[in-house]
Amino acid sequence: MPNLTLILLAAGSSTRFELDVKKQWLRVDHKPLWQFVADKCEDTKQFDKIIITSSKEDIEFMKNYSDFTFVEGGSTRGESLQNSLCEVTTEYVLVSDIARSCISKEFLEQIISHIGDSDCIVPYLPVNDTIVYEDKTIDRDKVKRVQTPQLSLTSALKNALKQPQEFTDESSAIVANGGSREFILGDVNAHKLTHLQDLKELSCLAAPSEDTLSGTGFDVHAFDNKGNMYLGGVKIDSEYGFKAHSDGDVAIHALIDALLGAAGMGDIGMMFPDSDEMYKGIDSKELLKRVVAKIYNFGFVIVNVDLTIAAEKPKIGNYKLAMRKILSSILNIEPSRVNIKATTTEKLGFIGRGEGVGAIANANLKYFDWTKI
Ligand SMILES: Nc1ccn([C@@H]2O[C@H](COP(=O)(O)O)[C@@H](O)[C@H]2O)c(=O)n1
Ligand SMILES: C[C@@]1(CO)OP(=O)(O)OP(=O)(O)OC[C@H]1O
Repeated sequence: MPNLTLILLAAGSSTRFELDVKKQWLRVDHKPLWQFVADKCEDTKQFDKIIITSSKEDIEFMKNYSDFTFVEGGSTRGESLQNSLCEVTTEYVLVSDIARSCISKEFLEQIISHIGDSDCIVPYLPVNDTIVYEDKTIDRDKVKRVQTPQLSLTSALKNALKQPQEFTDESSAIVANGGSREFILGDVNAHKLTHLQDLKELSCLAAPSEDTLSGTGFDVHAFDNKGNMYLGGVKIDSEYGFKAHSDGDVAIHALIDALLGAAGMGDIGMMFPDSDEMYKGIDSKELLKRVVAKIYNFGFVIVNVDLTIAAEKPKIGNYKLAMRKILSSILNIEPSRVNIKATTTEKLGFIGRGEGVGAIANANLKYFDWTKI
């Protein structure tokens, strides 16, 4: 096996992808796209190490899926690459973009077979269209559409990236720094997923699983004889509030845990520690908005939620419709998909003694189905 590390760049913010979901979180059956690509590369057994470069927020979630080496990316592709190269100790490094999701094992092996032939091995595709550059038609036989993965001598690439200018691929940096480059014929399946319509070019991707993912949340808060009471995102007419770090909306907290549970994203305290001054007195609707944004970014859609509030007081019957409206608006689903229930505990336990309120929630998610765009 060659002395080789793979870097998969996945720190992009998908700005050109025009959807709530980040493209690296589109599902292929059950797998996020980044894991589908990384697992395929791992199966070639060609790499001493596989490094995935992503945003800090994504990495925390990615670690739930696999134990690849994750490196926090930078604000540009070049910065992300430099951050990753700090973890590379092998003589050679293969750099690819997660967005080139249909690269085949054979293509990877073909590139690797040229290891050592030059400072950088660069796949390219010829051009079949007429090329006009600054209003002048140029010789298209001299034009190359450069692809990744590119195989570099690690030392040559590290030195090349010390140059001040930004490069869009490794070989351009290496050649600008006096290094050598060998072009080899590329592969149409190395097409890069940039815009929505590119999905049609990526025939290797299976549709997302149609499974429903379910989660449950539970929370309790004691009454506090000061402050306002909020439940289900609605201000309740009451002479007391809840003992809490935030506004104490126990119903929303249970709902957040149900959503995070369904998505496999941990729990509310992991996202919003009650030791963090940033969340002191915070409106729990704001916490819910942040969770919903993550849910959609990570490739889920919300099917429905069901909430039960257990309380001797206050009676919430008159607030249910308002709760349903505000929560459905934040969740971005129809009000009919948000069910609110209430119950007493027949004077039993702490709830029955009027010491506080409990809430339990269920949430159902599905994967965003990109095949139906
Ligand atoms: N044994 C526990 C209990 C709680 N946590 C974390 O704290 C967060 C807040 O818990 P509350 O009981 O105040 O709702 C919770 O979301 C957990 O993240 C814990 O780690 N261990
Ligand atoms: C909501 C958060 C915000 O810090 O704090 P609390 O308002 O105390 O609510 P709790 O459910 O006890 O803990 C979850 C925390 O995330």
